Amino acid sequence: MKHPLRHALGDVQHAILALADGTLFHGVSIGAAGATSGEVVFNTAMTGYQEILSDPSYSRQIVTLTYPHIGNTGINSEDGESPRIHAAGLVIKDLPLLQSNFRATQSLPDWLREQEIVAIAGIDTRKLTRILREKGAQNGAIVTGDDAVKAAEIALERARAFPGLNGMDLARTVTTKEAFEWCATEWTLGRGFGHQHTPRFHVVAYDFGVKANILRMLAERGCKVTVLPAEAGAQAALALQPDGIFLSNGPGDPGPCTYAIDAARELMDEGIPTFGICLGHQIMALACGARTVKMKFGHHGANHPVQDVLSGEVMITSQNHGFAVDASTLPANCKVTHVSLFDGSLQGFMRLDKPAFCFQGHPEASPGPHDLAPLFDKFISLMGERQHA
Ligand SMILES: NC(=O)CC[C@H](N)C(=O)O
Repeated sequence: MKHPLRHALGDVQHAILALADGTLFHGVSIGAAGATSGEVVFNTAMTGYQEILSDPSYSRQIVTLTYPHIGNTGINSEDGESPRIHAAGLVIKDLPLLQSNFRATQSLPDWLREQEIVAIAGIDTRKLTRILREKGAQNGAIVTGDDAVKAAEIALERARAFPGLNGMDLARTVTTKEAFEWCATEWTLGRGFGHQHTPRFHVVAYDFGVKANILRMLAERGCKVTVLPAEAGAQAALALQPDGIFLSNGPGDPGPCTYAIDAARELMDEGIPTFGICLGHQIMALACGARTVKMKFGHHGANHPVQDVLSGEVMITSQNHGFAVDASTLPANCKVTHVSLFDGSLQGFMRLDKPAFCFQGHPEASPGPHDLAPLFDKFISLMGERQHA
C-alpha cells in the first residue's frame, strides 16, 4: 500500500528512519536520496525550521520537529543562521502542499535536495519524541529507497555504527577557515538588514559554529566584530586589542575543545570582558575548572522557562543543547545566575573576579522569544565600563 503522502506528493521515494534501539519508522523522502546518520533529537519550537536547520550547532544531529506542519512558509534568503544546512537530517510529520510567504524564494523540499540533506515526512513524530524523551536521545539513520526491507537493514546498520556525540570535537569542523569582519545589524521589515557604520566597540568572536543573529545583535549594539577560527588561540585575539571576547555556540562535545578552553582561560585572566553562549558557556565553564555532562535528551525548543536567580524573574527562552555544565563543580569564583525551571539544570553563571558571564540558552533567539536579549546589553555595559576605567 502506498503511504498517504505519496499520493499528495506524486512520485516520491519511500524512506525509513531507524533508531539504534531497533525502532523503525516508515515514511516518504522529502529531501535528497541517500542515507544519513546522527544523534536524533527533538525540537519543540513551533516556528523557525529554516533557522534550526541552518544552525551549525545541529551538525551530526538528525532533528525531528514536534510541531506537525513544517514547510508552510518555505525558505527565504534572509533567515539562514549560516549559509547552509548543518543538521544531518530532518524528520517531520506533515509537509504542506503549498508554501505561502511573501519572502519565500524556495520550497523546503527543494532546499533540502539542493543541499543534499536526507529528510523524512509522514511518520508519527509524537511517538518518536516519546521514545527519545523516555530512553534519551539516541543514534539513528534515515535511508531512502523503495526496497523497504533493504532500506531498513541499511538504516539499522548505520544507526548502530554512528559513534555518538560524546567526545566529538565538531567546533573545528564547522568554524570559518579565515578570520572575517562582521558589521550587518538586525533585520527589520521594509529595510532588511542594516550596517554598523560607527562602531564603539571591537569584539573578537571565536567561531565554534556561530549563529548569524548573534553577530547581528552585537553589531546592532555598536560593535564591529572580528570573527576568528575556532583554533586561533588567545594571542590572535590579543593582537587585535579587543574591547570584548565572545565565545560562540557550536556543535558537539565541549570537552575535547581544549584549544578553545585554553584561549578562554587566558583571555578571562587578562580581564577582557567575555560573553559565552551555549557551547561558549560550556567552554567558559571548563576554562574556570568546572565539568560538563551529557544530558538525557537535552533542551531543544523555544519555550523553556529559565529563572534569573538574582532577580527572581522568569523568562521564556530558546534552547538547543545536549551537554550541560554540572553546577556543583563550579569553583568559588563563579556565581550561578540562571537555572532551568524544567529540570533545574544550570543556565548561566558569572565570574565574581573577572568581567565574564555566560548563558546556556539562546538570547539571540532565531528562532524563539527575545526575553534574554538584555544579556547583549550587559556585555556592552561591561565593555563600556572597561573603556572608561
Ligand atoms: N547550541 C550549542 O551551542 C550547543 C552546545 C553543545 N554542542 C551541546 O549540545 O550542548
